[in-house]
Amino acid sequence: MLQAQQLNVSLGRQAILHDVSFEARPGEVTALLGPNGSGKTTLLKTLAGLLPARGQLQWQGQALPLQRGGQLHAACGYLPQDCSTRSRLSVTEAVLLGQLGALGWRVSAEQRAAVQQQLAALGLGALAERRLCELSGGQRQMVFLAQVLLRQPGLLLLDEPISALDLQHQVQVMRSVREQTQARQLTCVVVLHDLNAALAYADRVLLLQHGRLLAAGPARDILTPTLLAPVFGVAIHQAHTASGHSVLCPHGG
Ligand SMILES: Nc1ncnc2c1ncn2[C@@H]1O[C@H](COP(=O)(O)OP(=O)(O)OP(=O)(O)O)[C@@H](O)[C@H]1O
Repeated sequence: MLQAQQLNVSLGRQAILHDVSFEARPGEVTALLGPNGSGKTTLLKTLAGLLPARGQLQWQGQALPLQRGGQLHAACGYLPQDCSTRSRLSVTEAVLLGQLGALGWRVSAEQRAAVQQQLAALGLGALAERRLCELSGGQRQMVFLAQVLLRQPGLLLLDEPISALDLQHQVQVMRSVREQTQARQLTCVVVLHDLNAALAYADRVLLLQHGRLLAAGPARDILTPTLLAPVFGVAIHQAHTASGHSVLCPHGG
């Protein structure tokens, strides 16, 4: 379990996060939502250990250092929003780096199979021999996600993993994240802009506005027109599909 208490973050002279407190549980996908500039990336980087903060952060009951920032916490697999690179590594080589601690001069058949399996789960099998620098931005981010997942971190922090993806890959990525979160009892916090993806794949939701946590709780309780409309500044309508699923759409859309 990840427990954040009274997190406060300033960047330059600007206070960005104000007294953010919440819990994220193992086996659950926690979606972090909010308008542009509300502080989602800042919060995720703080949880990862990359930004200095005031407050308290505990992972599995142990305090994580917050004051300095700059170094990724060991338990954590972090996928940034921007995965640009000039690396000429192949996709397979890049994903294998997820097993860096176990890699020797020879790569075992099991290690190769694990890479192939991870790539297949994200619909990336056909890219295995391509070079990272020759991929699209969305493809590259998925390759880094495969690398992060292969590490099997206890704490998975993903910054907008589906914003640049087509519909098929959005589904594959979110399904895979959810399946692996449940199967390995990972604690997963994922920044999303798509409210319906949160509705479909998140167990819990954190809603940020102007650097403050406005609401936190089960996805179906938070993802309501009443709570969301004032935060995003548009009227939102909730509809139900023939199969009984709930969808959120801008009013009149
Ligand atoms: N290095 C920085 N120095 C000063 N202010 C910053 C810095 N980085 C971000 N900010 C400010 O912090 C606020 C939160 O930014 P952040 O990137 O966390 O928002 P976000 O919710 O992830 O936005 P988006 O949805 O657009 O990615 C914004 O007002 C932004 O301008």
